[in-house]
Amino acid sequence: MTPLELAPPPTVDDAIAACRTRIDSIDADLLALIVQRVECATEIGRLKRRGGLPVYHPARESSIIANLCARSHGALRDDHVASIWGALFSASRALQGAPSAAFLGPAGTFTEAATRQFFGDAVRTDARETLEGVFAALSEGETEFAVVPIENSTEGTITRTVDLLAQHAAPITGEIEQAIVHCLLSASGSLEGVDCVLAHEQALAQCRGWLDAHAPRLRRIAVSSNGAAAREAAEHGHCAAIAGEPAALRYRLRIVARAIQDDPNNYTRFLVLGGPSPEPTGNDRTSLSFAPSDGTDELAHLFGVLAQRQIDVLWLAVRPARAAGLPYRYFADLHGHASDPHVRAALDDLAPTLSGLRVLGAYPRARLTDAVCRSSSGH
Ligand SMILES: O=C(O)C(=O)C[C@]1(C(=O)O)C=C[C@@H](O)C=C1
Repeated sequence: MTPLELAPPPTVDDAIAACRTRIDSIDADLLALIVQRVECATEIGRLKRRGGLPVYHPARESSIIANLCARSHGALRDDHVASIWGALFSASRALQGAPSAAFLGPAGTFTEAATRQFFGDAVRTDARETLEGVFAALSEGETEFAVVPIENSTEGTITRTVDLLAQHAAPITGEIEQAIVHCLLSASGSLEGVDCVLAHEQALAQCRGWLDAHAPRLRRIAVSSNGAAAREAAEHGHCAAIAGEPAALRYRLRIVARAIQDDPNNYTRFLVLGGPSPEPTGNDRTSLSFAPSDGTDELAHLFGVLAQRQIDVLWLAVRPARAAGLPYRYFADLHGHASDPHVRAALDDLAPTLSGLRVLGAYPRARLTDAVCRSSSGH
């Protein structure tokens, strides 16, 4: 082509292709900005939950749209601005509405089932490998809520949870009770070629009698959770696992024996940590911790005050205080809400005399419903 020859004008197709290339690039920029916007809205959602504020803020949405319409100087129709930003608000609200909850994972643990029971299936679950990891996720603001097991009807208090409650300032805002039906699972559905059984130490203890009677030759190996046990058994055919049916489905294991827990009424209570403090419901629990420096007198005073006000103690745990001069830290759940007048009065009586008194939370009591009893949901 000589310098005098002009390039042919672009065809319509070429011009559209060029505009589309530009749109693709603008969309990529918009997406990056929308992702940033969504992150801000998610953070606002966390703050709202902490402050007990509603997700939907219509006045704020109207003011954003009015500002944008004014700024677009007619380049975009007002109803288009409203519908485009309406879609963004709806995405924000959907994200804010689904709370996030950390639990002792991996997927398939009884704690996950308890989390879904409490928050519903829309919950954004965050599986952590250890209880320490669950507490850390909450205290570092990586999750709004956490669900941890606190006691089992066969094996008693989960002491690691209690120690972590003492270390972290995580507010207790709810509880869940779940019937625990343990199954023995293996890849083949039988114990042929199987030489060991993996489970959380609590599950091994809850099934001790059954294992002694029916599978005494299996080596018992404690792992971090029943979900982890099922995951390992799926990878190693010589291992069986103790876990619930959801874990069997999740890791494609087969059930060798169902309901192998020694107590048919085996259940676990879980705590919900994080979020705003619930209002009194008339059937609540208040969780306290204290570390008496003068053990006998302070304890006598505590029980005297509770008896006088007719407040039942629902649960009591004692752990080493791990502090110089303080041998033990006590944890007690009282029947009633910290803001009920008789509980408030008891706490006011106790505060000056009970060393290190802390209210860990006041929240509605869980009820082990029939539906829950039928479910196969532990750790
Ligand atoms: O500003 C808030 O309160 C938000 O939650 C953010 C946002 C938004 O996406 O801009 C989302 C939902 C509310 O209804 C209002 C606005």
